Amino acid sequence: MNADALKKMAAEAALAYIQPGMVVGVGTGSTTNFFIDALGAAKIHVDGYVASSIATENRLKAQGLNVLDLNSTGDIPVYVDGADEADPHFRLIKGGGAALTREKIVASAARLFVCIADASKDKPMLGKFPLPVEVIPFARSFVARQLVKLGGTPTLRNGVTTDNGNVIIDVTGLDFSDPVKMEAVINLIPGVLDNGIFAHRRADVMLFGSENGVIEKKA
Ligand SMILES: O=C[C@H](O)[C@H](O)[C@H](O)COP(=O)(O)O
Repeated sequence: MNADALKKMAAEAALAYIQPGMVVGVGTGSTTNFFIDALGAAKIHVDGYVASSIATENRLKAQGLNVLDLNSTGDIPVYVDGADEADPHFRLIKGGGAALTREKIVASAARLFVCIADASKDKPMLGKFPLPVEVIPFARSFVARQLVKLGGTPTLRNGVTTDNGNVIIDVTGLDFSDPVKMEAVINLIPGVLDNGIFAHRRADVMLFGSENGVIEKKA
């Protein structure tokens, strides 16, 4: 099976977590797109959806699904989103699609975070995937120098502006032995809006699409 088939398998399995009357948070990316398409076909009578990006909002609307403002929903029962990497403790790297900040907000507002991915994202340790960091443009060079001091090699993601009007710096070479600490340390650099480590708010459920079917893991 190709990666898309595995992503679709994981995305469709997440429908089991969606009940009528819920508000559902929806992530961003190619795996989440399969989830949105499955939602459109399933026609579950939820109260509405909170989108983690403009792209997701547009795709939900194209499926005729009701998009709500996070400011009007309060906490939400469930959030479904993909990941670039997941470790055995359900900590994640996200932001390959530059949506990490809004994703972390919606994930943090959710009581349950269901992460959907193909099994290639299941890693013994985070850190092979370059870590996305969302940075206010004014602070780009300063933040890059601080990331070097932390042991990283920063690269500006060319031609990308986030939904919040910021830039993305991708960082390789960081020490991921303590992702909780690294998430906090990077976020203390002035000019950093957020980074793609999801360790303080990690996933609660992992659904991996694999050649042997969906592998479900619960924290
Ligand atoms: O910013 C993008 C998100 O964090 C995505 O959830 C992540 O990059 C995974 O994307 P995909 O499902 O396309 O592999």
